[in-house]
This record gives sequence, structure tokens and C-alpha cells, in this order.
Amino acid sequence: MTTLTQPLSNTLSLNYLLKQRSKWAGPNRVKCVYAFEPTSFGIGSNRVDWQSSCAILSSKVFSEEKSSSSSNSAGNNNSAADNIAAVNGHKTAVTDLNLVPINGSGDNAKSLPPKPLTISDLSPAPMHGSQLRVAYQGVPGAYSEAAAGKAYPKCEAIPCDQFEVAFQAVELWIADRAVLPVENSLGGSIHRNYDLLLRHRLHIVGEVQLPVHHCLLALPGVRKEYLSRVISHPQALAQCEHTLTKLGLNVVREAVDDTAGAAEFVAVNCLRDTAAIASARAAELYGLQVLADGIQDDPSNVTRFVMLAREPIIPRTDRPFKTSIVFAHDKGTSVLFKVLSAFAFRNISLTKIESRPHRNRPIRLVDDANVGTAKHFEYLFYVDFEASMADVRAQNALAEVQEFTSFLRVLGSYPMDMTPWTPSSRGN
Ligand SMILES: O=C(O)C(=O)C[C@]1(C(=O)O)C=C[C@@H](O)C=C1
Repeated sequence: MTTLTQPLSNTLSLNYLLKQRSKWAGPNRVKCVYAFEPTSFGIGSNRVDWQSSCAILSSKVFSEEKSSSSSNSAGNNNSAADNIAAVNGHKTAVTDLNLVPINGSGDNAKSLPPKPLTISDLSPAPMHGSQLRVAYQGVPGAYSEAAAGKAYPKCEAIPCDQFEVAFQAVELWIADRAVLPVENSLGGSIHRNYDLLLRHRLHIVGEVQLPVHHCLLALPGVRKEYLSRVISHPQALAQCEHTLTKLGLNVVREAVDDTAGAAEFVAVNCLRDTAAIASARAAELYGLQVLADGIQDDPSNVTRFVMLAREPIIPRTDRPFKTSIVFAHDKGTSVLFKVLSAFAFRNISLTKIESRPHRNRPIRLVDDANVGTAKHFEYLFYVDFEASMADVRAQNALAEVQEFTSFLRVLGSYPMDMTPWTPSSRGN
């Protein structure tokens, strides 16, 4: 039987942060310093939570700008703001969410032309008033660092040695956001992060797509013929597999934690027989030469990253949004078909469906009467669809999905990355 551990309270997290931050701040990497039993499911794991999440998401649509003092779609009389506080467990979320800029406000709002929204505008500013701190997995020069910079141009990027640590950094208020890869156009899904999304209670607040342009890096003076080994992140090795062969490199491939970490390893250990696959920026940072440029098998190689925060953002309808959900069902054979048809009938496009085995890992479900039971599911399904939770079609589709499933959680509703991109451009 799995028992849920108490989530760290904000006070606890802040005390912890005060103790640890001086040690971890600046260039030091955040390390996994403690372990806690991961919660099986967080906010939105049961029907009541999910319903209130949906109610909040649907009742506070900025484009309508109406007072939402009347009853909300969950059928109670709380204001949307109260609901946010209830779901997130503290009132600060309300203030936080009000920081989202809406078409200019204040005395001179009318004279200003409407400013185009950026992804970072839609995400609340940090409560501490300083630079946004963004956790990523890897060391400086990693693609994840570049993705953090693309998502939040003025952020302080905080390197973490594992994905799990990046999640924890946000949960413990050491970072304000985490930016993590979820899929690559060549290598497919990064399953570890799908599993972690489920085990942690962070919300997806945005996405960025980063063109990934790999280089073969070695110590200055080293020639290709000297190489017996190439090291990199497993995804990067997979993305360059054919090109390595075409380059005539008869080398052992070895996986390490991240691309820039591989470059650093070659440089620090003065390895003349080893090359790293990493970015041009990693070459500059660690003093390596570029032996081959653009070695990814597909020039359109792109990795999709998601931005995670402690609070959800308010979904809107005035620009394209995506919503990510995860669900499971424990009976019936046509459930998946029914779920997918809930979107198809409403003309909602699905951009991604991913199934993850969840065998022998019990999930604690809590019903409306607060009675908990442990259930086993064979698979969890992750679905991304192109609609905002502020869109009635999405609300209706999810209400229907809820009928067919035993577990449903909205991971986030967030602006789609619409950045125009050309394969030849270097993203890093
Ligand atoms: O190792 C890095 O530089 C990363 O940021 C990780 C990562 C990944 O996990 O997929 C990110 C983008 C590339 O697809 C290759 C590696």
C-alpha cells in the first residue's frame, strides 16, 4: 500500500530555502540533498480537486473581464479567487495571479498601444521581486539552459544535476520555474519527465521548442582519427547516430547526464581520445574545438521543453493555447476510443498521446466522500490538445472524459510556442 506523505508547507520550504540558499545560490549546482517519498498524486488527483481546478480555469477568463462573483461551474458560490486559494492551499496565489498583465491598466492605459504578449508575460512574476530563477537539468552550455533562456530571457538559470532535483528546486522555492525537455523530433519522448510530472505537483505554464544543433567537440589539436569514444546525453547520441557513422567514426558511444557535462568532462580530464556531442556554446565555455558542426541526423531536429511552476496560469482564449492532461481507466476496452472521440467530436486537435506503463504502482484515489482507495492501472495516458481550458469546448470534452476515466489530472493549460523557426537557424 502506498501512503501519501504530507507535502512540504510553504513555511517549511521557506525555512529550508533560507538555510540552503546561501550554499546553493550562484554558480553552484543544485544537488539532490535529501530524499522524500514522492507523493503519488498531488493537486487535482481526485474528482473534487479536479472539478475545482476546472472551475477555476473556466471561470476566470481575462478576455471576458467580467466579475465572477456569481456561482462558478463547480456549482458553489466561492469566487474564482477563493477557489484558486483553495486549490493551491494558500492565498498568495491570488495576488500572484493578479500580476499577470492584461492589456495595460492604470491611468495611461488608453494611450498605450496594446503590447504583444510573450510567453513570460503570461506567467506570474516571482514573489521575491528579483530575477526569475529557472531550474534546468545539466550544466551551463546544455540545451536545457538555452531553452530556459528562450522561455525567460532575463532569468537566472539554475543548473541541477538531475531532472528530479529541478522539480524539487521549484517545490522548495529555490527556483521559480523549471524548464525540462519532454520530447524530441528524432528521439521521441523523454519518459522520465512524464513520470516526474505525475509524481510532483507542479503545473505546466508554457512550452518552448528549441532547434537542437549538435557539434562534435574535442580538445584543440585532436583529429577525428584519434578518437575511440564519443560521449553525450543519450538523446543527443541517438540524434546523431547515422551522422557519426557517416563521418567514419568507429567509436564507442557512451551516455552521460547531459551534453555540456560531456564537453566539460573531456576538457577537465584532458581526454585526447574522446569527443563530446554538445552545443557550440559548450565548446566556447569549456575551450574545445568544433570538429564537425550540425551533426544531428535531421536538420529539423527540435526539442520541446515545458515550463513548470508552483501555480497554474489563467488560461485565455485570445491566443493559441495547449492543454496537457493525464488520465487512467481501470475497466472496459473501448475507453481510450471514447476519450479520444470526446475531442474529435468537438474538433479539438490532439498534438500528442503518450502511454506509460503503471503496472504494480498503486495510486491513491480519494472520492467525493474523502475515502481513499489504492488502485492499479496498467497504463497512464498523457494527452496534449490544442485548446485552452477557458474554451467551453475543452471544458465539455474534459467533463466527458471524466465520465469514462477513473483518474484525470490537468497538468496545465498554457500558450503554445508559435515562434517561427527555420531548420538552418542555430538555436543554441
Ligand atoms: O543534455 C542537454 O544538453 C540537455 O539539455 C538534455 C537534452 C534532452 O534531454 O533531450 C535536451 C535537448 C537535446 O534533445 C538533447 C539533450
